[in-house]
Amino acid sequence: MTDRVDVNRELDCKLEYQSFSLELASPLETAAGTIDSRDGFLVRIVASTANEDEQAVGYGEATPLAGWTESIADCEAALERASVAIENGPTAALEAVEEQVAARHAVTLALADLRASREATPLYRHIGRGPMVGRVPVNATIGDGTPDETARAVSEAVDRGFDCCKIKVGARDVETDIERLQRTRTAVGPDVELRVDANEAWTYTEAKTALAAFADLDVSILEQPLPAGALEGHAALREFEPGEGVAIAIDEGLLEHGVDAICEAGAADVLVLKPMALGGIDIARQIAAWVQELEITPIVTTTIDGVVARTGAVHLAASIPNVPACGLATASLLADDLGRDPVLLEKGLAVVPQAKGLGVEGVWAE
Ligand SMILES: O=C(O)CCC(=O)C1=CC=C[C@@H](O)[C@@H]1C(=O)O
Ligand SMILES: [Mg+2]
Repeated sequence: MTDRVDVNRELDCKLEYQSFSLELASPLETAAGTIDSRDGFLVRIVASTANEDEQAVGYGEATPLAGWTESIADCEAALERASVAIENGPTAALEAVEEQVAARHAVTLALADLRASREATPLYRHIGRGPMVGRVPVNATIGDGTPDETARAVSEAVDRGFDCCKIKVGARDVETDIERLQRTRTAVGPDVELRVDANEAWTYTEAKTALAAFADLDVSILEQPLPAGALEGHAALREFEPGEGVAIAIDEGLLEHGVDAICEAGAADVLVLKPMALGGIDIARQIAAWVQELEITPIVTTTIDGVVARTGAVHLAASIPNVPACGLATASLLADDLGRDPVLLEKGLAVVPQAKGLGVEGVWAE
C-alpha cells in the first residue's frame, strides 16, 4: 500500500483526539472473559494543502482491548505524542505511535481517510486500487450461552438474514460446547455456515474431541482452539483425520508469532486479521495479500469497535479479493455508537460505502 511510504504530502496537519466510552448492548461472553464496554479515542486529522482554500479532514479510531493491544493509558500517551509530532509532518506522527497498535491504527486510518477523501475515492479503492465492490459477506457473532440460548441466538441471526454464524466456545466444558453445536445445527439445518472460536481455551486432547464432533456437524472453521504459543499443536490439528473438513484458524497466535512462523509451522488454514490489534488497515492488508499467495485464507474482524474503526475494517475487507464472510457485523453488539453507521447489513452482506473516504460523518463532538 502506497500510504506506508509516502506520508508527507500534507502541509500543516493538526491531530486532535477525544475519548469515548461505549457500552455493549449485552456483554459478549468468551472463553477469555467478558467484553462489556469499549473505551477509546476518536482521532481527527485536519490538513491544509498547497491550495490555501482547501482543507481536508480524516477520522481514525483507537479502541484498545486488554490482551490484544496496548493499554488505554499507553494509547493516550502515544496519541498525545503524535499530536505534537505532527507539526513536523505525518511521518513524525507515525513514528510517535509506531509501537502502540491501537494508536497507530487510528493515525493511519485518519490519514488514509483524509487522502481518499481528497482523491474523492472510497477508502477501499484508495488502499486497494482494485475494482468497485458493492458488498462483502459477514458473519453474525454469537457469545457463550446454554445449548438452548445458543440455538436460539443463531436461529434469530439466520432470521435476520445471516447465513454464516461464529459461535464462541471454550467457556464451558467441551461436551457442553458439542451439545450447543448439535442443538444449533438441528435448529438451523444444513445450509447455514457455522464457525466456532475457542479463544485459546483448550488442551490438545480437548481440541481433538471437539474437532471430531465438529467435523460431523459440518462446522467450517475452528478458530484458535489452543493457546497462542502452540503452533505445533495447531499444525497437528490440521492433520487430525477425524477433524477433516474443519479449517483451523489462528487469531491470537498471529499477534504472538507473526506470519512467517505460522507458515513455517503449517499451523493455519485461515488467519484472522484484526486491524486494531495489528496496527492498522495498511498492515492488515499487506498480511492479507501475502498469505493469499500462500493459500491461507484471510478473514477480517473488528475488535467490537465504534463506527469509525468498524467502517475502516469493512473497507479493508472490500479491498481483499474473494474475502470470505468476515466478523464485521458487530455494530448491533454496541448499545451506543460514535455516530450514524454508513454500513447497511443486507442478508448477511455488508453494503460497502461508496462515498469518498471512510464515508463516516457527524462523529466529532464540537
Ligand atoms: O469475528 C467476529 O465475529 C467478531 C469479532 C470477535 O469475535 C472478537 C473480537 C474481539 C475479541 C475476541 O473475543 C473476538 C475474537 O477472538 O475473534
Ligand atoms: Mg478470535
